[in-house]
Amino acid sequence: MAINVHEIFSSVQGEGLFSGCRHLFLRLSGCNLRCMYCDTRVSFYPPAKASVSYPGSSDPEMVANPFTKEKLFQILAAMKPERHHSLSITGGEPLMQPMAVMEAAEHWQDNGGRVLLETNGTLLDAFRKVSHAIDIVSMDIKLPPAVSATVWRTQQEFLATAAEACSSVYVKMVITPEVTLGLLKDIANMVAAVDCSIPVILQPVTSENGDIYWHEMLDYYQWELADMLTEVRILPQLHKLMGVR
Ligand SMILES: Nc1nc2[nH]cc(C(=O)O)c2c(=O)[nH]1
Ligand code: SF4
Ligand SMILES: [Mg+2]
Repeated sequence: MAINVHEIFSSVQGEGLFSGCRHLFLRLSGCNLRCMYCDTRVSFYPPAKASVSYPGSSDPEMVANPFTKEKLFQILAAMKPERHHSLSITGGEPLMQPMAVMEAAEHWQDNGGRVLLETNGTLLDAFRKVSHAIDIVSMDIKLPPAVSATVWRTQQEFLATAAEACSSVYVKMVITPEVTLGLLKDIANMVAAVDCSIPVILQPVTSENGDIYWHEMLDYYQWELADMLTEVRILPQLHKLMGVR
């Protein structure tokens, strides 16, 4: 089986409910969307060689794509699952390569680790193939024009499937200047129809140099959404503030 990897590195989780925990990031290549604010466009296509950074070593190992399953397993085993809160499988959109997600996740769990999937929640059939090996789902809800409103129906079903199959599920939304209260309420209603206790994280878009876009209405949006959802958090991207990967 061919696995296209963009990079593997250990860092502080900078997004979502587990911000601040040490995660091993497995960034797979490929994405089915093209969001305007995407900060990982480089992961759309596989590089000839992926960089693999071992904690404590300043020199990344450059590994040719595609990876074999055996090579990936060898790297994961060397990364010390016991020292990480989770393996974060990200992208791009990791579910573009469901078999790669499944192999990595099962292997990490067999070694005693937890697995977090960062996903845009649009590839439901692929998710069904791997959900048994995922502990935590972090689902991004994209706004039009990145996705049309019909995609939200798929995302709602995705969320319901994840809530049933996985021990923890949360939703993230990147807050750009275009975001309105009407749009956020539509999304809050969509999430609440699955389960109003699913945490929703409003993530102000943060530039690589750590500049945070503080939407002037963000505080009010959180107040309003509390009418529909029990847990709405505002969290900027911690890794960018810290200046780490
Ligand atoms: N530190 C750190 N945390 C992250 N959480 C989600 C990330 C992503 O790119 O999906 C990411 C990332 O790229 N770096
Ligand atoms: S889904 Fe994620 S990786 Fe894909 S284009 Fe959107 S932000 Fe970028
Ligand atoms: Mg990122």
